[in-house]
Amino acid sequence: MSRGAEVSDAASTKASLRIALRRVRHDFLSGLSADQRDAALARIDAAITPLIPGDAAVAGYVAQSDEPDVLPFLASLHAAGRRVLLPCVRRLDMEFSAWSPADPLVPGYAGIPMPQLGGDSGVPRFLLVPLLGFDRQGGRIGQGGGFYDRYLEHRPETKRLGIAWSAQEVDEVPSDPWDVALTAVVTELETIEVEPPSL
Ligand SMILES: Nc1nc2c(c(=O)[nH]1)N(C=O)[C@@H](CNc1ccc(C(=O)N[C@@H](CCC(=O)O)C(=O)O)cc1)CN2
Ligand SMILES: Nc1ncnc2c1ncn2[C@@H]1O[C@H](COP(=O)(O)OP(=O)(O)OP(=O)(O)O)[C@@H](O)[C@H]1O
Repeated sequence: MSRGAEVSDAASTKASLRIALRRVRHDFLSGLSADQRDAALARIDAAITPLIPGDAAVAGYVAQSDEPDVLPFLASLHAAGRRVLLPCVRRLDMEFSAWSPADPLVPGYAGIPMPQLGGDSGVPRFLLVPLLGFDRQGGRIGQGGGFYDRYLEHRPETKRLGIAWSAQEVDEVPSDPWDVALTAVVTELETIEVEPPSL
């Protein structure tokens, strides 16, 4: 099979997988009471902490839809003196801007709140990555914009921590040549540390 055919197969499989995973994620979250959801989020926060040692900058995201909401955790990091960054999307480019809980957020790409353009930007050492699906090899499927893969292509020093509900696990995410693997995946049940490939 030609490379082109493989890539377009992955693209159509990814599109149907996204639809299925949005439903799975929604059903998982609807099945939790408010207390259960808060407890699950607290477990995710606690599991992230040992993965972001030191004082280097941590980037997160403003949750959309049924994604785990890491903003309170990011606010607590900021309160502890840590530099916190959030995605700022313009056209096809995603950058990360410094964020403090006192800063206003403005509607950005797909209506997701983001820091105002023109703020202080930086490259995070640790990146909390939202996702629709993950596998135990570090495979990730996102919303299909390619923002994270394009961003990470030139930033091998950034640790990539996928943040997900356990229900979002699949056996094997269909992979495209540009996909950048996660360093670890954190869910409310476990942390999956992905072995770096041995060279
Ligand atoms: N919270 C969050 N922020 C993020 C991302 C993300 O996946 N989640 N991104 C990741 O690249 C970037 C923005 N890219 C995006 C690409 C597509 C859609 C999108 O199509 N969203 C659907 C929502 C469907 C749903 O309800 O689940 C939409 O708006 O119709 C959103 C963001 C940067 N910020
Ligand atoms: N490094 C890259 N260089 C050029 N184009 C890229 C790169 N990474 C991704 N793309 C483009 O982005 C599109 C979407 O990629 P993909 O389906 O892997 O998105 P995703 O990882 O699910 O989305 P996101 O990262 O926004 O959550 C692809 O069709 C591809 O053309």
